[in-house]
Parts: sequence; C-alpha cells; structure tokens
Amino acid sequence: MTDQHPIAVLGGGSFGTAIANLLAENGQHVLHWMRDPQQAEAIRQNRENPRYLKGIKIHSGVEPLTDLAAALKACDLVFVALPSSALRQVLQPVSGLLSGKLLVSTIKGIEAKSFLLMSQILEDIAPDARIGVLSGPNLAREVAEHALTASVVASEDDDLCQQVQAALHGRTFRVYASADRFGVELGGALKNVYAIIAGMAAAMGMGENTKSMLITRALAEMTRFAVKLGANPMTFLGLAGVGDLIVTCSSAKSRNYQVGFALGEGLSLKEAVERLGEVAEGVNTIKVLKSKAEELDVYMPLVAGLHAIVFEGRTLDQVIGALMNAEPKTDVDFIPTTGF
Ligand SMILES: NC(=O)c1ccc[n+]([C@@H]2O[C@H](COP(=O)([O-])OP(=O)(O)OC[C@H]3O[C@@H](n4cnc5c(N)ncnc54)[C@H](O)[C@@H]3O)[C@@H](O)[C@H]2O)c1
Ligand SMILES: O=P(O)(O)OC[C@H](O)CO
Repeated sequence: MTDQHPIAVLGGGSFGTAIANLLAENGQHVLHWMRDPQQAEAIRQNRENPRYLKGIKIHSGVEPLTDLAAALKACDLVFVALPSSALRQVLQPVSGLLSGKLLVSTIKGIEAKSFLLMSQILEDIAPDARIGVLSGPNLAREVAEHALTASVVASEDDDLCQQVQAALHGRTFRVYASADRFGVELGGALKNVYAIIAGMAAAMGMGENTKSMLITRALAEMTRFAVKLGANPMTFLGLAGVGDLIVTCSSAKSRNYQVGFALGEGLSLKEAVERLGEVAEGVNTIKVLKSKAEELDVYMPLVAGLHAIVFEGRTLDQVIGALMNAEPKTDVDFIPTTGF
C-alpha cells in the first residue's frame, strides 16, 4: 500500500537516513527534515549523507529539507529519529502542527528529569496525536545496506501499526506489531547501558562465556526493572528486548558498544564520547537508571557497577571483583509455576 501523502522523517543522522531510504525504496515520497542546510544541500546534490552513512546511495524519493513546519503540514505519518536530548526542543515549538498526526518515535532514550520515554514526551507535546514506537535490532548501517532485518512497531493504535507495517515492510525489512508500546520502548532504551558494559568487556579481551553471561544477566536485570515499572516481561523475549540486546552487545557497529570499548581501553567518558562523535544514548541513561533503580529498590548490579566505574572513580578490577563475589542469585526470576 502506498500512502497518498508524503511521509516525514525527522533527523538527519544515521537512523533517520536509513529509514528515509527504506521508505523511498518502497515507493514512498519522503520529506527528510534535518537542521543543517549544508547537509540537506549535499544530499540533494550528491545523494549521499557522508557524515552519518558514507557510501550509501540515497534514493531519489527522499527529499531533504530544513523547513520543519512544511514537512509536518504535508505529512500524516511522521518518523522521529532525533537524539533524545533534542526531541522537546525540536517539536515543542511546532506542537500546534502535530494534532491528529501519526508520530512514530525511533528514539532509544529516557528523559533525565522526568524518567519519561520518548513516546511519552510526544504525548505530552502533542496530546491529540496518534503515537507509536519503532524499535528492535536495527543497526542503521545494516538497515541501509539491506541486511535482512526485523523491527517492531508498537502502539495501542492498531491502525497506526498497520500503516507503519505497510510503509516500511519490504524485501529486506520485516516489521512485527506489538500492542505493548511501553515494554518495546523501554527495552530499546535499557539495552544501550548493557552495550557499554559489553564493549568494555570486549576491550579487556574477555571471552565468549563472559559475553553470554553479560547478555543473559543484563536481560534478567532489565526485565526485573521493567516489571517493577509495570511492564510485561514477555515483551523482553522479543525483538525489541533480547533481540536488540544481543545485537547491541555483540557488535562493534553499535555506538554504545564503541563507547564501552573506549572506556575499556582506558579513555575517560568525555574522551570516549568525543571520539565517537555520534549519539550514544546509553551514556545519559546510566545515571537516570541507577537513581530510578535505587528509588524503586530494584537490584541492578550491572548498572550500579558501570555507574561506579564511570562516575564514582572505581576501577574495573574492583567492580568485576565485587560482581563475581556477590551472593549467588536465582537464574530466572519469572518462571510461571502453573499452566504447564
Ligand atoms: N543509528 C542506529 O543504528 C539507530 C538504530 C535505531 C534507533 N536509533 C536511535 O535513533 C536516535 C537517533 O540516532 P541516530 O543514530 O540517527 O543519531 P546520529 O548520531 O547518527 O545523528 C544525530 C542527528 O541528530 C541531529 N541533531 C542533533 N541535535 C539536534 C537538534 N537539536 N535539532 C535537530 N537535529 C539535531 C544531528 O545533526 C544528526 O543529524 C537515537 O535515539 C538512537 O538511539 C539509532
Ligand atoms: O549504535 P547504537 O548503540 O545506538 O545502537 C543502534 C541500535 O539501537 C541497535 O538496534
């Protein structure tokens, strides 16, 4: 199904560019909003976004533009691929144009002051909009290079899910639907923190057993936290939970993993972030998550350990020692005891 209207993608970084290209390859006319006029002009001229997706040809159906109001007025379906730190600042001033729109956040972050997820911020800014999220194991470069990929669109609004599936589903990109917007979105935000830890472990030369332990204990920890917030633990067994956790904790293409790798090599957080030069949402999530876990009294030793290394001056050896010597725990917290 081809939408009558163009589709807007907000954000000129790697994921916005990858999503814009996918939509255009599916026959959609895409208005790709970015703040940088030079970047928009370069894409218009050269059909490439060299800073964020070097070497990827941008489809002729993608129209880069810097007039946000024009993009929003022309489109009903809007994908939002901005850094979490920019969301309010970009969309609050144009909130009057968002009423009735289908707003789909691809942002994997948490607002520090409020602990709101990005689709909750969209609700706050645009109470009359229809809201969804897109999340899953979706490294932008691999999406753009047509690696076979699956994602999840999540919303209480079934029609929104169907419209997103119709627009994005293609030869190399498969979109599953979920009604659990909160769980899907929370999984995407939480896994970034564990990818930093996995990158650190890789830099220290740790083995495959260690990687597997980290990913599995990360899943236990994030699920425990999510359940405390009222989320459905089963969602964490899907693409946007364990699926995204695996890819981000395993791939040097992940920016969060790269930050962790740099920390493991001995760089400071500031140096690691500067060397990356792109968004690694997990960096901001560490503090927010640590304090929320304490407030809710949820046991999150990996988050606490990472926080201790990055913000409390503890060494990797001290934290690893404390983690390995901690009292043994139960493997799986949420085993149903009836119904089998
Ligand atoms: N890159 C991926 O593989 C990937 C995959 C899925 C989801 N995401 C999520 O998508 C979101 C965006 O990430 P990305 O990878 O595209 O980031 P990126 O680092 O590749 O690019 C960020 C973009 O945002 C723009 N930007 C920054 N501040 C802005 C502002 N105030 N106003 C307007 N534009 C601004 C930058 O100019 C840049 O174009 C993040 O939350 C990320 O977690 C990324
Ligand atoms: O590069 P990262 O670490 O932001 O991860 C990208 C995506 O979230 C992977 O699904």
